[in-house]
Amino acid sequence: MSQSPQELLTALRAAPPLVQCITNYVAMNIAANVLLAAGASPAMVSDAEEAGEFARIAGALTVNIGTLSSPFLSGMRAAIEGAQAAGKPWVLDPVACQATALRRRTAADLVALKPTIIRGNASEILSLAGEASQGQGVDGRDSVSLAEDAARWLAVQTGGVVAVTGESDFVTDGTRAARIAGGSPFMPMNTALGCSLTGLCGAYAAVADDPFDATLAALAHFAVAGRRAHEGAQGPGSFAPRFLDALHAVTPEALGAEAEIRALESVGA
Ligand SMILES: Nc1ncnc2c1ncn2[C@@H]1O[C@H](COP(=O)(O)OP(=O)(O)OP(=O)(O)O)[C@@H](O)[C@H]1O
Ligand SMILES: Cc1ncsc1CCO
Ligand SMILES: [Mg+2]
Repeated sequence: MSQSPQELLTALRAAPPLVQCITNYVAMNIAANVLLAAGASPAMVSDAEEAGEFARIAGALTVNIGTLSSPFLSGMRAAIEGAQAAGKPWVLDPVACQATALRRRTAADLVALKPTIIRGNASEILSLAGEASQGQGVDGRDSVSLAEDAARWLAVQTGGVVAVTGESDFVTDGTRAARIAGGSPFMPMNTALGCSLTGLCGAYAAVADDPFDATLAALAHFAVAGRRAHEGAQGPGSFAPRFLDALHAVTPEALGAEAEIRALESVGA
């Protein structure tokens, strides 16, 4: 039985999950505030000496290569090992993985560890699947529709869920797929909202039975809050506080009513 975004937000707010976020320096504060506003409990714990131990007690782990360095990478590996040993879900955000040899290699190594969920922009997902990418650094420059086949392929390779975000979002586990509409054009003008969404995917994965349902709920929560925050915003600056307020104000019932999720035909069903 699948769990709806409404049910999952109810569960999240009833028992805020502890989410270990190994994320970049740009995202640390923003992502923590996004998770708190949505109803989760973030902790930015990344050093290899404690990251594996922490992953065992957290509800989920998220790993983001935005400001990649050797210490970060050691922490990621320790944390992933801890999460897997404890049977906890983990989410990969392959920031700018098309940009340099180090990022391509690191992202491929992390994908080989079979993340429960991968969340990236279209340029990143295309690159992970070995296809040409127009990404410019951390910014996506490809359309989500162009990356849908790459996402399906990647989901089959990993046995996990892949989410491609942009003007409208796409989620697949290789069999099921859905598109999520909403959000705001001010979102890509606010740095690290994608990184924050990766954290929220972890929060929902911690409370959900199925990571596909968790990903849909996280993306729908962002899409609904983004659309609400857009009303009355004058630009990216005034959008930002409205977005945090909206993440907090959205009730499970409103999420159920306002989410625009369109299920696509299952492949091979
Ligand atoms: N043009 C747009 N219109 C509406 N929503 C958008 C648009 N672009 C992005 N979003 C939303 O913004 C959020 C972040 O997605 P995005 O694809 O920008 O992540 P990203 O490129 O990884 O960001 P970052 O690396 O800066 O964290 C998602 O919820 C997505 O749906
Ligand atoms: C701007 C930026 N640079 C490295 S990570 C990051 C945050 C958005 O991905
Ligand atoms: Mg990103």
